[in-house]
Amino acid sequence: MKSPDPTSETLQAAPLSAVPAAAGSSRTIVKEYDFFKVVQDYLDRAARTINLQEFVRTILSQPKNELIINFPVKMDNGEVRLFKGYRVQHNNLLGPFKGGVRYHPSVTLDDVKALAAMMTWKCALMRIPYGGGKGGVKFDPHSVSKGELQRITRRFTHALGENIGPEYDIPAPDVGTNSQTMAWMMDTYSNMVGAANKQSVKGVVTGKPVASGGTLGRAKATGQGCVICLVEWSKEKNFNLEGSTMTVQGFGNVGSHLAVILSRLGVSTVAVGDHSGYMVNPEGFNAHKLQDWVLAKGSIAGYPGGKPVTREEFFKVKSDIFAPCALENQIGEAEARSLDCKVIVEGANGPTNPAGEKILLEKGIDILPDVLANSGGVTVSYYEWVQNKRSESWTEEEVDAKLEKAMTRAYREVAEFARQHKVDRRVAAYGLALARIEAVYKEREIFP
Ligand SMILES: NC(=O)C1=CN([C@@H]2O[C@H](COP(=O)(O)OP(=O)(O)OC[C@H]3O[C@@H](n4cnc5c(N)ncnc54)[C@H](OP(=O)(O)O)[C@@H]3O)[C@@H](O)[C@H]2O)C=CC1
Ligand SMILES: O=C(O)CCC(=O)C(=O)O
Repeated sequence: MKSPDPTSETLQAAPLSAVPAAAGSSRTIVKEYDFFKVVQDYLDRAARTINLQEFVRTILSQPKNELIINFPVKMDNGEVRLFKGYRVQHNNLLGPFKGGVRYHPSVTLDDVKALAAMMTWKCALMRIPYGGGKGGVKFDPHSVSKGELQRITRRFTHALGENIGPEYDIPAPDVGTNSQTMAWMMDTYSNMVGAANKQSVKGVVTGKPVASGGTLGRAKATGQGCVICLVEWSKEKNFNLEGSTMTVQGFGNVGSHLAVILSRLGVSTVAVGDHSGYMVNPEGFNAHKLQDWVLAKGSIAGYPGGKPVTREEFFKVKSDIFAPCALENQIGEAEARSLDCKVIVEGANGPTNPAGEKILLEKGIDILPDVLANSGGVTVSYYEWVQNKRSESWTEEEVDAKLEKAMTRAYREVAEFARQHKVDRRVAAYGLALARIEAVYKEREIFP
């Protein structure tokens, strides 16, 4: 593991200057939110709930490794720019570090630490043999050409070198990255490390295109996992999903698949938003067409089927389900007061801040927390990795059936834990995950 440069967090990555952040636009980068502290606080709350042994809490309170890399890339205009990349490896007690790679202008080391820790809880909760990790590069992927994007990805992968690997740390897509990014990462890693054995190292990343060793069902898996949770929630609450309405913030991988799959269950999406703006359609958007539009145009901007609204108006739209599927810290006090819904399904990681959460719970709005609701992605990533190891190709039906079983079990375990311990579902999800991790630390008697 290369040692992190403790000073480099204060250095501005060169591309930041090229990130156009129009005043007041959703891309304006203001960092006041201590996401990692929030995750640490939830860890402490859950630790108290289950009486977690202090040495386990201590180990889990910080990541095992934090890697910061400044790497140069030649841009289309011939200029060489320095990019700042991160890989945080939180814990690998249960298996290799696992988690996505984010490309976004707001990425910071602390955010990546928070996201990496959440991967540890998520994998333990889902009973998949992985620990937690996360990566990111601080730049706006919308602001570079496809060729530049490829060079940034290959340079970053090269710089990561043997800090990733199919039995050590396995990246996957997150915000701003996708299956194409994973194909480039796999190819670069294979050329670098696999070259000695003259073979492709497919298992070094998941979320690959299917033809390059990806699995059927991964692209939609995170949205689908949210849907499975909502179906369970609707049974628990005797709520009829058919004919109900949803508001979605973020119409990328997670949000768009969630809307498309829910539309098949009769749920209509009445409000959507992404970095380009927000729009409503009381009759319901055609989720398929909107997904195709975003894939072709890069955002919801200009989609003919909706009326533009402000962000404030968007959060006031009355709908049964609110699905934050963009970034962390989107639902604070003001948003929580505005929201008029029955349930929040957290497709995104950390979308609700603690002040917002307090208000939502007081208002009686159910929250299906991120580490449960969006764990379908990493669960199907695990299925992809198993298929790569065994040189198998499972059908989409097999993948879907396994995911449904795993998510349903996790949903019910979280609900039961929350009832038994009289805690909210987020603390319950953390508590279950921590108890599983603690059991292994105890069995291994690491401090005899
Ligand atoms: N991909 C996966 O499998 C998993 C993802 N997640 C989480 O889900 C969330 C979304 O990830 P994913 O769908 O993969 O990412 P994508 O990049 O595919 O989509 C992100 C969406 O959020 C929008 N967005 C970004 N910034 C803002 C903003 N400031 N305000 C409003 N909308 C914004 C994006 O708009 P635009 O594209 O126009 O910038 C885009 O619509 C993240 O929190 C991620 O960590 C969790 C588990 C797995
Ligand atoms: O599929 C994966 O391995 C990681 C998904 C991810 O980054 C997440 O769940 O936040």
